[in-house]
Amino acid sequence: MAPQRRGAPKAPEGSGAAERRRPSSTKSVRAPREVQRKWLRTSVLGACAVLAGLLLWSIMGGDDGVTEVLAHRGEILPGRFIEVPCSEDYDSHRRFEGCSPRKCGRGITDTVITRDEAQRIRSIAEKGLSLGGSDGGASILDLHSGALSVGKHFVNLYRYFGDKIQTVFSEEDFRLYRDVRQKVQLTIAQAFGISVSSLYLTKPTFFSRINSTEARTAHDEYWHAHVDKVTYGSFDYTSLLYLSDYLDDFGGGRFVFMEEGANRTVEPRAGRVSFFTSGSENLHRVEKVQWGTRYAVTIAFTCNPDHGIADPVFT
Ligand SMILES: O=C(O)CCC(=O)C(=O)O
Ligand SMILES: [Fe+2]
Repeated sequence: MAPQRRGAPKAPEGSGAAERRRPSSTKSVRAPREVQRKWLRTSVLGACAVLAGLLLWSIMGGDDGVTEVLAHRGEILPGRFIEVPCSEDYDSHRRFEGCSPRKCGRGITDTVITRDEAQRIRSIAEKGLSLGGSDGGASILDLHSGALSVGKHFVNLYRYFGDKIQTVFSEEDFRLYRDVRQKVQLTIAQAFGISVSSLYLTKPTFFSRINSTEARTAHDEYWHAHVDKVTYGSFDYTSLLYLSDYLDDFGGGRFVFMEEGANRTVEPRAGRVSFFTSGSENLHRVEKVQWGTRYAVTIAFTCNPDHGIADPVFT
């Protein structure tokens, strides 16, 4: 009937009102369902893409920028060496040709020190550090100088305990330390193409024990980015022997080489030796330990015989 048709106002094409007014048309029912399905599919795919992106971002190190793992906790590396251009840091120090870095870089090996040796070295650290320990999260024990963290300070272990120290450490402990030092020294010399006899052990050389307790003094703040040659002066080659396992014994606490646009991490693993030239080509930091206890020993070498020290001895 014409008057009725005339009386019905025409809704604009595609509007909700128009859709609602076409219930009897099968074509018009199918169209919004298809649109809905398409939207659903697009939304699910979109959500998946966002999730995958987030996952990738967190794996790559989140807001730290791109992170590459140089040494995974699970792999056993016979040796990995990455050469990097030397910084100019060595120019402001006396040069010792055939030793002072001309070739710079970083290396990691899991086959120079055995897990058993790492375990035995760790028990030296445990014994010594059980005599003291920092109130904050980072304690050190320096077998050479005798420095031991106690509370908010350091004591000289040898002076404090006198002869009793012989009931704590054994001759075997010091022998083991020396053997490990020698093997690490040889590894560094080979990697950098220098003579093993041109390297001298230098100070400080120390065990570290880190947990997640809040820092109490600046000495507990181990996580700051630094350059060893600046921090310690005499270092030319730094080595770290890890004595516990990332994610088994502690969380956080990965070692990070910091570079523009990319961070490179070393995941600690008992027996893993990480070594590198000590200048600013190897700016680094340690992530905060989130749980558990992380043990390591820092053993460094200098090319300057005047800065050399003897191995710690049992007296
Ligand atoms: O324990 C580590 O992984 C690094 C320690 C360190 O950077 C240092 O002793 O200078
Ligand atoms: Fe360092």
